[in-house]
Amino acid sequence: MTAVRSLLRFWPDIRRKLHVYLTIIALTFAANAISLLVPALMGRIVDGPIAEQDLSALWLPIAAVLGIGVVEAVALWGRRMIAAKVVSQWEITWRARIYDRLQYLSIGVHGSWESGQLLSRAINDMTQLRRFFAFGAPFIVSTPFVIVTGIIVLTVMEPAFGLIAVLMAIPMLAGVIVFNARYQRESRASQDTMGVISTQVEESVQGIRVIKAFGRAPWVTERFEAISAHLRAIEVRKAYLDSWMWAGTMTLPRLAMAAVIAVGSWGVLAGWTTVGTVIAGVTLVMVLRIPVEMLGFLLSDAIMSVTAAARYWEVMDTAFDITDADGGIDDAPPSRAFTGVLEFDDVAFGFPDTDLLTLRGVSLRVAPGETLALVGATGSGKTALASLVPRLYDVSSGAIRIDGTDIRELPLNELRRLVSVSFEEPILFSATVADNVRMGSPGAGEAEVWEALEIARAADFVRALPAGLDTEVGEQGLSLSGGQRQRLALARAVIGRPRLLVLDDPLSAVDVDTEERVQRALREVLHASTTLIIAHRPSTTALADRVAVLDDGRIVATGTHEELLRTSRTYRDLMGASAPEEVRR
Ligand SMILES: Nc1ncnc2c1ncn2[C@@H]1O[C@H](COP(=O)(O)OP(=O)(O)OP(=O)(O)O)[C@@H](O)[C@H]1O
Repeated sequence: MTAVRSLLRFWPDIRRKLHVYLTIIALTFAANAISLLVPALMGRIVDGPIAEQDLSALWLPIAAVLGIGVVEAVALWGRRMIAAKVVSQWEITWRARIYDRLQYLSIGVHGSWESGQLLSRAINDMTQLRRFFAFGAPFIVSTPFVIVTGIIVLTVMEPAFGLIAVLMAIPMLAGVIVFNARYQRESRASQDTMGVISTQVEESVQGIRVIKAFGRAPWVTERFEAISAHLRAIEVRKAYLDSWMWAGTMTLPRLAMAAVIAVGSWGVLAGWTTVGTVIAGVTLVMVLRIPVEMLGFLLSDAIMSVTAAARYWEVMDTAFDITDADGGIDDAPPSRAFTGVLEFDDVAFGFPDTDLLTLRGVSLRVAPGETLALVGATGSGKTALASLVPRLYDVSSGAIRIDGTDIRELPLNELRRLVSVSFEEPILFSATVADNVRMGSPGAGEAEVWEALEIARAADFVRALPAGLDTEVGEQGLSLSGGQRQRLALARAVIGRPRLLVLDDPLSAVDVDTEERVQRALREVLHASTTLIIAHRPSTTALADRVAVLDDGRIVATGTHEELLRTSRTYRDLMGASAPEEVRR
């Protein structure tokens, strides 16, 4: 029942189009129910014009049969025409909602789901729901009425025939209950496994270079075959259940038909019924066979849709854990002026899926316009620390403040306008160079884009691209080198001259000379921006106003590059690792 509730939760959308949807159901019912009249007409023909050999009385019932056929066809045509528009609108609305929700869920939540699961929910499950609401749902609502109407007509025609139909319905109902429980389990397993398959396809497409370079095609193929075999096993079990259900829904109407023929023939001989009534009864059972047989298919389709709906609501019900202070997320909060003091006050942080603390007792103050370089061994928590500033994650304890205000008190979108970020792994979207850079400051003019590209030392290579700023990059466009992509991502971070700049090793893939030129440009042009930069090379840390050394989640030293070279062994060790490069310079 809880499962069915997930389908009923679409009620507010359905209610808005209720008059249209009721028309769809009424047309479905009409198309199916009207054919129940044909057997009664058949009986009349046998007992009337045929028995009385009066052919002139034949044309009326035959015209009626023809009319019934026309009504049936028109109703089915109308149902489809109306359903297509309404239901495809629901599909895109629900898909848009799930997409929208995904944009607002935190990185922690995204991390806890496989991307393929989200993909299959947004695509396959929504398609399943569209098909169900267009076809399955109107039929599943109208079919029981058609069957009950048929049984009533049969009973009116001949009570003994009605009793036969009712007796057949009992095992049918029992079968449905058993089938329903088992099919639900298999359906969930099947749709979840589709999610895993999506993840594997996505991973292998994204990682195709690694797979090829390491000659690991057989390994990924094997992995894919294993999960496909798992899906196959589930689908086979589903098909077995389907087969039993279908065999049942096909056998029972035939049993009913045999019983009606037997009881009817006896009735004709005993004189309590007529040949026409028996023919009408048999024909009616034959007509009723179609909706009864459809029940099996409708039921499995409904269960898959219930599962799809449950998977949809799981995403939609996931709470936003990183929000504005009032629990919502304001898309357009007002902008205020900040001077840009960034302060970490006894910050501790652990990733959501572990009990371990990645950062402990971190206290730092970065003054407006100051550049603080953060250094530390790999895995020491630098990226974690940087992620806390735009609230990709929230601190576990302590606080981060901007101009004295806890960042959790600032509207999320105001904070993210205030803080610009560039990551080591630069992500470009399938769009032009200009649009990729403008993501950092929507509405920025061409001059601002060029200025940002100049700061990131990307202007020269962008000018050399086939269509300059309008060159398509990202997955569907031109391939850029790692260093080029990093510089575009940096341009995206610096456009609009943000008050606070968080740069997570933004130039790890560019040469030392370019890195130094970018660093100088950042200092000159963005002298008012407070900058936190994760760095590995002495060339970067030497240019920073101050350096903080992170060791196993704690700040162990702060000072200028020269001071730390003198006083911090950890710092010397870290820089020593880069010394050969500096010597080469
Ligand atoms: N999503 C996550 N869940 C749990 N632990 C994580 C997660 N991401 C990172 N970690 C762990 O947190 C620790 C700090 O990671 P972080 O990425 O901050 O290190 P880093 O100093 O930036 O390293 P690097 O210089 O290699 O980029 C590491 O031990 C890492 O394995």
